[in-house]
Amino acid sequence: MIISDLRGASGTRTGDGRVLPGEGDTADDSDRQRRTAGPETEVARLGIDKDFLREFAKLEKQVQERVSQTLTKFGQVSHAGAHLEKIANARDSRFRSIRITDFWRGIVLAPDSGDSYTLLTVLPHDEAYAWAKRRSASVNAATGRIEIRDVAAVEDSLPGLSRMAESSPSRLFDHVKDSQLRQLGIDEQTLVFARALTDSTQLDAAKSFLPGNQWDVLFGLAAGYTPEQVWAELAAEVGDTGFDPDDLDAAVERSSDRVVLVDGPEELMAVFRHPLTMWRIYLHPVQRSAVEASYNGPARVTGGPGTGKTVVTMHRAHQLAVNGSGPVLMTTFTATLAESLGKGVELLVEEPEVRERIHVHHVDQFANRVFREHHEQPTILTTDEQRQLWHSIATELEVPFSPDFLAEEWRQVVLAQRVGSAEQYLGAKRDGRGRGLGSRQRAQVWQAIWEFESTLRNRGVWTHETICVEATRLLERRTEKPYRHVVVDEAQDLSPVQWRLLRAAVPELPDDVFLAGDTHQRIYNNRVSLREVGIRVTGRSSRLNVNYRTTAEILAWSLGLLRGETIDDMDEGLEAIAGCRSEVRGKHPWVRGFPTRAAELEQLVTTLRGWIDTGIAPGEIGVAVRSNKLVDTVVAELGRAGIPSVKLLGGTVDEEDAVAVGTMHRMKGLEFRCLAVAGVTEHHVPPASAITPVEEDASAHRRDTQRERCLLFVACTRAREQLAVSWHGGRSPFLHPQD
Ligand SMILES: Nc1ncnc2c1ncn2[C@@H]1O[C@H](COP(=O)(O)OP(=O)(O)OP(=O)(O)O)[C@@H](O)[C@H]1O
Repeated sequence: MIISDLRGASGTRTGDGRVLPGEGDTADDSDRQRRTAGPETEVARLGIDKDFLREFAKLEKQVQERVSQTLTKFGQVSHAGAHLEKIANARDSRFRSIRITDFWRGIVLAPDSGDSYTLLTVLPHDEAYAWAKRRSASVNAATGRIEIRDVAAVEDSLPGLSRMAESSPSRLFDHVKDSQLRQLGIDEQTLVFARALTDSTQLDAAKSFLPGNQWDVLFGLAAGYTPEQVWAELAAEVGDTGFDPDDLDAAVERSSDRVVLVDGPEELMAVFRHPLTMWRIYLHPVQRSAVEASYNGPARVTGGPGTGKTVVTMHRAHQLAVNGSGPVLMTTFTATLAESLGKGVELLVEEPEVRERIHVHHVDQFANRVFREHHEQPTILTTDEQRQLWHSIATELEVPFSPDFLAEEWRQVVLAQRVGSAEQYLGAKRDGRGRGLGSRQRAQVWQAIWEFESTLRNRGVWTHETICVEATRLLERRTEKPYRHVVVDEAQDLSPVQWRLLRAAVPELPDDVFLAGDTHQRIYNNRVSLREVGIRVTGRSSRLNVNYRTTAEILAWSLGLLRGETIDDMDEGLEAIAGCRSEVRGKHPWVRGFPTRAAELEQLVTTLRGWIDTGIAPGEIGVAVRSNKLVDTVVAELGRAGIPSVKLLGGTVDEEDAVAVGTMHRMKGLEFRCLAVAGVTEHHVPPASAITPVEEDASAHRRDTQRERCLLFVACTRAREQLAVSWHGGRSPFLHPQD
């Protein structure tokens, strides 16, 4: 997708332009009031610009409260426009100011006629007036949507660009005709500007001041898309043409891409309570089509980090639950991730009867539930107990294989392919297992595995895998499946055994399985071929490319960590991450080594203090490290420095006032405004204990190394605005030598 800001109307309750009811009014009352209202009783309709919502989240609590109060009051009064002040020398005569406090002012777009008002920004008094003097609003000729531009910035930069262009042999848009640009909604001022550009970095720099929709069109053309391709995307979004450039009221109505229209004080408060959860209100067109499509079988969404896969799964579950054809299981790999999915679903789904149709469980929890319907509470062997059992079996049988090798062979070959006999094992595929086994060795391994499974049975004990296998058997016997749909997030980390369980949980019908994942973020050892577990997604896959979380700088640096890795796509092909991009610019990651651990920790404290001093709340900061031991060290160090911190132990963190410190594994599914990834040190990232020695098994060595590299990638892509990466002594081999 090349046009990021043309987010389709979400069809949400906010986009229908209903009036803002007064206190005690019902929406019906106020609808009636509006229809019958003469000029005396006119009630305002309020929109809030999405860019402002991001700013709102950063305002001090007191100012936030005043903004909410002012707007609630504003929406309730008759003649709301009269409560706005004209701005002397405003570039756009339709800009007005509204008093928030003595010091703060809001800038409101107030059309010449009609009663709809859009809050564009809230700033300290002088800055607010300066803001209004630079900008103007217009209606995009192609999309009919509202756009704001910093006219002064366009005018300031044009002479310099024109001078540079004179000595350049070619211009950025030589290949596109004026008429084509106009057809794509480029207006006269932007056209002159575009004609002066000679390279795409100039266009990048103009993102902050050109009208958003027009910048997207230029970005698409500069990226090599033809005008027809750009138009195809635009037209898909527009649906209608022939817009009146002066009808701002109608333009606001069409602009669910940038204006949230609120329905009443409660909705206003809800928007302000979750100002950053824009994903609740609108989706990127590619996200939306994945959510709304009807699939004739299993379907999948892929995409790099922060591209909204989780957001899509939540909307998809909502959509399926609204359709009402049966209960929806929403699931993922770990308890922490399931908990945050549950919270997201709570936030998204307001109708209680729809909410009840969505059950959020992590996959082992679901297996347990099914298991418990037929069995007593199981005794589950810990990882250590399993290792000991493998060890004693290997010793007793005198087989020359390590406990880890045997355990992995059991999981990845025997359980994954449902191997039930020595004969089947002799013929089983062992792709990706590295070390080859002759038939004599296979017989030895099978004997050990048989011994392991018999011991579990005889002792009446279980592992998570055997519970899953048993639950699958129980589900496969049932003609009535417990769910009609299953929606899976972080699909890349589920094992074949878990996939079979989910397959058995729903009947094979349209829209049965929907999964989202990114194999570049696989951080456990599980690999799967979806088709081998009965989930065929071919022809029903879509890919998300726009990253909403991370700045372009952090994303580019993090993608560099994976350069050269070939990674599967879970469907017997390879996954490419090229195309994943962020359109938000920011600081380059700060990457530095230190001679000692003490020096690195001292700098970590300084970095965190620096962030906090610039107004970033401790709860918006995270520290990721590779080991639990280092988590303890960091927490102790922060304690000594007087920086409040909390350990991530599983579950999401709700602590607003403490820096979250956790292992890289625990970072999955979370995001932080500022993130420090510390201890990215040789022999620690990756730790020797996590990597099979190359001489023992070259293929396992490669796989383990890739998994560890992906883990560092996952950690770094949790940062939204700033990323600091550090090490002491030698740097991790995963870092670029130039860092
Ligand atoms: N349409 C959207 N509009 C605004 N923000 C969005 C949109 N979609 C996603 N986001 C935001 O982008 C961030 C990342 O979204 P999400 O966690 O769904 O991505 P993801 O692809 O699942 O990430 P990862 O694979 O890295 O875990 C979140 O903060 C989310 O709110």
